[in-house]
Order: sequence, then structure tokens, then C-alpha cells
Amino acid sequence: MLTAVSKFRNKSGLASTTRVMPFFLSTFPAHATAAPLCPPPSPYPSPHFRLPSLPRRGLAFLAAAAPPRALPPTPRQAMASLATSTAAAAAAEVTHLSQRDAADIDEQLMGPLGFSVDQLMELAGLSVATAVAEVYKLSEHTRALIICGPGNNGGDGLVAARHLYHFGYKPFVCYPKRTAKPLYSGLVTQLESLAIPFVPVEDLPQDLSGQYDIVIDAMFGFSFHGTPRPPFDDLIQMLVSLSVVGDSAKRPPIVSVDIPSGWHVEEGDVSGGGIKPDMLVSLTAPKLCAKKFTGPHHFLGGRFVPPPISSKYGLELPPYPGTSMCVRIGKVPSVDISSLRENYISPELLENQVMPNPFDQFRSWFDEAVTAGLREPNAMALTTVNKAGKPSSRMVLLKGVDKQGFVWYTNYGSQKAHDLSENSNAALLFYWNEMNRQVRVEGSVQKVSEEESEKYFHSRPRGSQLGAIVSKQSTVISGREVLQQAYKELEQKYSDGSFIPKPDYWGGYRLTPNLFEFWQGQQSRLHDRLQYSQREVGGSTEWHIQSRPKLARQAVKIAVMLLVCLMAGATPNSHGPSAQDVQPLCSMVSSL
Ligand SMILES: NC(=O)C1=CN([C@@H]2O[C@H](COP(=O)(O)OP(=O)(O)OC[C@H]3O[C@@H](n4cnc5c(N)ncnc54)[C@H](O)[C@@H]3O)[C@@H](O)[C@H]2O)[C@H](O)CC1
Ligand SMILES: [K+]
Repeated sequence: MLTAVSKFRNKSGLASTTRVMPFFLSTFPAHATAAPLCPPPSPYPSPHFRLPSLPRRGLAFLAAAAPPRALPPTPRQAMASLATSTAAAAAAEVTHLSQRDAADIDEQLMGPLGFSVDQLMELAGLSVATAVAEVYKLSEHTRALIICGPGNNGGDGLVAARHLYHFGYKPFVCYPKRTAKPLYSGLVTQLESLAIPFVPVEDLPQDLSGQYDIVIDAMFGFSFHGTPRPPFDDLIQMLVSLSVVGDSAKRPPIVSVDIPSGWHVEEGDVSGGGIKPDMLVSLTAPKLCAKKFTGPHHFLGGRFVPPPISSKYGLELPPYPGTSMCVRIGKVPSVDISSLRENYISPELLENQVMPNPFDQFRSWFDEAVTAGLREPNAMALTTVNKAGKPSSRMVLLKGVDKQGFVWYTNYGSQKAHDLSENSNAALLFYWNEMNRQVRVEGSVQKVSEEESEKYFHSRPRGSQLGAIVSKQSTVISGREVLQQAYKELEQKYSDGSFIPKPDYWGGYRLTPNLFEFWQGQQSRLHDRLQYSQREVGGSTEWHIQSRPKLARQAVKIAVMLLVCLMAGATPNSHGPSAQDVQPLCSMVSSL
């Protein structure tokens, strides 16, 4: 039974992250065998419980099983990936503003369009914080130094500092030229109430690398002109020296808000000796200097541009994905795959905590995955192997599970069906990323009865029934229109709501397991793994559990015993160690 759920940590992007699994306190009730897949409280009917219909992708040119969509871990992650995909397409069309147009837009927004500076600054600062959090994960970039200038760019920095604090970062603010206006003093008071340290310029170390994991440059925005005056000249130089450190992994990344401070708003880094930020968060629309930005992460923030501004200035801006406050623009950086690393933090998975029957254990984890709001937790990778020993995998949707096995439906003319007709052995894999959990199931596969397939077929929406008839899986067709045309014709044929017969070439399969493996990711790759295999005991088959950590502990015990013998100089011919010698080591072994 699920008794506690906490929010999942975000996982995505380019750096290592720590994922904390919500803590599930499991009590394993005796009735668990009869627990439903979804929703949890109702009993599950025989022959197997049917999962509710979930949305499927459209049919491709090579007609294929409708694969489940990828499981997006959190809405924010989904947004992040969408942001990334939107970006490439949009990059070419994004409008870049002149200094004058940027100032004009500002005036329009805060004049006839009814915005206040506080509002815009809040949205701008929030965009900066969300863009930073999307790229620079908390686990590796905790300490953030935000250097704020005297104008609104500095105000954006103060707001971003507050949001970063609430996201879990540890902000430090350097704000040498404070502005007396209530808006700014309010922002300072808010930061003080969070005990965010304000660092005087003279207390900053010459080399910022040791003390901060990320530096946010919020000194100057689009109203900057000339050359920077003290103390910003020195601060900018500090960031310049930081950005020339060769190995970017060894220094904190620099994030510039709207304009890399000190750059000409339209011409960019004219002298070539200016800041070279790793990330630029353009606000409202990128300014002309952003064309000279060569860092890996260019984002757009300030999701407040109303249509009158867009049309007046002919703004072409990328759409913001979902509810995101920022969108990546520009080239998507190539990721070093080997650096993608998760540190899993989960409750322990111990032998004495799981149910003796793996079907019950599966149901318990499945119900927890559903309750935790995972998308399509019934998506599973099905691996089949043909008679030549060639394996192939694809995602399918589990449609039912009971003590007889795992059921899914498909076209009997598909590749998987062909493989299964030659070799009934198959494997299933469930991967519940956000819960740091994976379940492997292996066994043999048989077709379900025609009656069972009929029953399920007619429980599906009529559209899916027609889709199953139209889709001749794994056959090459000349185009999508062929399917659409066939679908249309069938739709017409059955427009009177009459009975749609199940085609012979469509039906279910059931995998009868002989092995289950439950995996739970743990810190430092010391994952928990419990395997259930079958054993013949007194003429009947029983499930037997083995755990990897247990095996590892046994190995350690043996090694320590061996050490005891070696230390005591024991050989087959010697008398071996005395009881006194062995006593402390034996206590150690038994405590393992
Ligand atoms: N509509 C929007 O796009 C929004 C933008 N926001 C942010 O506001 C800045 C622009 O703010 P603004 O106050 O006009 O100017 P700056 O912050 O760039 O700085 C002005 C400030 O700096 C001083 N200054 C100018 N040049 C120098 C120099 N050479 N040396 C020293 N000091 C200099 C000047 O005297 C002023 O005091 C925009 O970029 C966005 O970041 C809003 O927050 C949201 C709406
Ligand atoms: K800036």
C-alpha cells in the first residue's frame, strides 16, 4: 500500500543529477493478489484485469504496433525536451532587436499596454532562474553568485536569486550600487529575509572558481553604453579571467542576463576581450549582440509579449513549450553521453520486504507507479527472438496481468508474432525511470484464446477497433494516406454503429513468466536487485528469491573467513588459529 509520496526531483539535461525516489512504505496485504492494476481500489476481474485505454501514436508508413509514447518523467522535463526540439527549428527565424527597439518595447509595455516594471522584472527573473535550473543542475551547481548592476538588469538578477533559492540553490548576491527605489529595496529585503548573503566586491576572491559553482552576470542590459565604470569594470574583468580558463569543466559557468555585460548592445564584444558567457538568457527578444554569442546555451525568457508588440515590431519568436518560462534558442549543444549520470537515491529493496510471489510484488510496484502519476507505466519493451537467434525489441502496452501471466494485443502478422511462432521465449522490461525502478520478466508466450481476444477487442473504442483492422503491421505501404483512406472507408461502413467483427489477424498474447527481476537504483551504482526464479519442491513449482546484495554480503563473509585463516598462518596441516584469535573476526563476520 502506498502511504507516502513526495515530489520527484527533476531529471534531464546535460549534467549529472541526483534523483530522490519518493519513499513508499509498503505493507503487503494478503489480498494483494487481487489488487487491480488501475485504479488501485477495485478488485480485478478475470481472466485478467484490463488496463484503461491509453492514447497511442499514429500509424507510420511502415505499419507498426502502436508504440507507447516515451515516459516523460515530469512535466518540466517534458518541457525541457520540447524546448530543445522547438529551438532548432525556431533559431533561424528569431528576431533580434536594436537597442532602440528594445527600449521602445519596454516603454510600450509599461505605458499603453498596462504592465508595471515590477511585473516584468518578476517574469524576467523567473525566466532566468528556470533557464539556469534547466541547464545547471542543482546537484553540481549549488552555490550561485549573482552580480547585480544598478538598473533593471540588476533587478532581474535580484529576482532570479530569490527564485533560485526556492529551487534549492544557494545564492550569494553582489550588489555594489544599490538603487534607493522601493522596488529594489523591496527585492533586497526579500533576499535578506531568506538570509541570502550580500557579498561586498572587496570580499570577492580574485578567482571565483573555488567559491561558486555558477556566476550570473546581471550587471548591464540593453541600456548599457560606453565603457564600464567602477566597480563594474573590475567585476567584468573578473568574469573575463574566469571565462578564459581553458577547461570549462573546472570553472563555474557564466550566465549573462539579456546582454553579456560590457558588450555593445548591437555590435557585441567589439574589443574581443569581453566576457564569454556559457549561457545567455535573452529577455523579451534577443538583442542584436546575441548574434555574436557563441556559447552553448542560448535561451529566451520573458513570456509576456502581447500580440500588439509582436505585430508592431514584426517579432518572430519561438513558442514557449507547455507552461515553461523559457525556451532554448540557437543550436542545441552536442551532449557528451558518457557524462550523463544519475545518482539514484531510493529506499532499500530487501528480500524481507518483498512479497513471496513475484506477481504480487509486480502488482505492488505497478500500483505505486500508477499512483505516483507516471505516464503509461504499462509500457513495456518486448523482446522476441526468431529461429535464427536474431532478437528484436519494441515497446508494447500491457493490457492485463494476473497469476497466469502478462497480456498484450497485437497484429498476428507482425514481426513479433512471426518471431513468437518460431520461438515462444520472450522477455518483457518495465522501466519506471522516476521511481528508479525496473522489472524484467522472462518466460514463454502463447496466444490468448479467441474468446479472450474477442472480449478485449470489443471493449476498445470503435476507432481503435477500426485501426486494428486497417493496420497490416510490418508491411510496407506507399504512404499514410493509404491507411487514412482505408480507415475512412471502414468508418463509413460502420457509421450506423453496427458490430465491428474482430479480424482474424488480431489478438492477444500471454507471457507466462519463469523469471522476474526487480531492480531499484541506489547510490554509487550499488543497486538492489531481487530475482525470482522457479524451483521444483516436492513435485510442485515454487518461486525462489535471490538478491544481489545478499550474494555480495556472502562473498564478503567468505573473504573475511579466508583472511582469518591467513592471519593465523593456518594451513591444512596446521592447528589453525586459536579461539581467542578468531573471536573478534568471527563477531565481525556475523555482524555483516
Ligand atoms: N521589456 C524588457 O525587455 C524588460 C527588460 N528588463 C531588463 O531590464 C534591462 C534594461 O534595464 P535598464 O534599467 O534600462 O538598463 P540596464 O540594466 O542595462 O542598466 C542601466 C544602468 O546602468 C548604468 N550604466 C549604463 N552604462 C554604464 C556604464 N558604462 N558604466 C556604468 N554604469 C552604466 C545606467 O546609468 C543605469 O543605472 C534589460 O536588459 C532587461 O534585463 C526588465 O527587467 C523586464 C522587462
Ligand atoms: K547582463
